[in-house]
Amino acid sequence: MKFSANLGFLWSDLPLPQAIHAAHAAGFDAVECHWPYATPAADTAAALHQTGLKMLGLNTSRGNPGENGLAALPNREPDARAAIDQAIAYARAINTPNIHVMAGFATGPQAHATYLNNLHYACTNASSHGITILVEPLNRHDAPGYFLTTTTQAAQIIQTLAIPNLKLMFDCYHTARTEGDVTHRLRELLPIIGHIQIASVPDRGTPDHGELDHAHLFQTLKSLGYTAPIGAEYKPTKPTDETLDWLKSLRLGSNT
Ligand SMILES: O=C(O)[C@H](O)C(=O)CO
Ligand SMILES: [Mg+2]
Repeated sequence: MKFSANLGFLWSDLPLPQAIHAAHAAGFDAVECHWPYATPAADTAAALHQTGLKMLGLNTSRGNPGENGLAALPNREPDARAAIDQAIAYARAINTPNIHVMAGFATGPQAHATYLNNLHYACTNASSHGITILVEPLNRHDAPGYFLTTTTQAAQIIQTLAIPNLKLMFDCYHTARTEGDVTHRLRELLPIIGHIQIASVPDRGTPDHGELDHAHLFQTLKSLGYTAPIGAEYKPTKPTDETLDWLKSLRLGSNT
């Protein structure tokens, strides 16, 4: 399997360019991040160039303090679209193929309609740059009140919009905490999946313990012919370099 270091959590104590170098030194195949905007895109691009790593994805801005994205917030279209424009510009500058458009805290039919309109805007503006828009359901324990909560809801939205560059970010951690049935859902949703992320369940630690059997998960992905890097999006409880036994044992050729 190939793995992408999510620099929103891994080496998050380092400036982004240094975190990219750290991920490279640790043997990751790619990187991804959450919100890179405080770092000039040229600095991020230089680190990617020096290491040869690709930044697979980034997120739209969360908005004001206390917000968690803007795309489903009625009456906030100008802010949501500015965040989308900002993400596309940054992604273009560092050659990133995926943007996770964050929905925000909202509920109800007006939020649903707003979300669809903003996703349509994002997909239209991203497509000519070869960028895919991702939607990611977040679990109700970590993000209570978030608009997008299940893969079922996300799949319905993707089906309704039917735009080729709109895909699902399948975060196994969130899915396990909200819906369960992870490998079954992966099989079913594979055609609309744009990226996969992992962490242990329920503590969101390294992907080598807890309720989710990662050996079985990797075996399933292998059998499905999934070869893209999987996002390691876990929360290190000590310096990231000291949390990589899971990666080293996989690299030594254990059962994946
Ligand atoms: O928290 C997550 O799982 C995300 O992938 C994210 O992008 C930030 O909320
Ligand atoms: Mg995630």
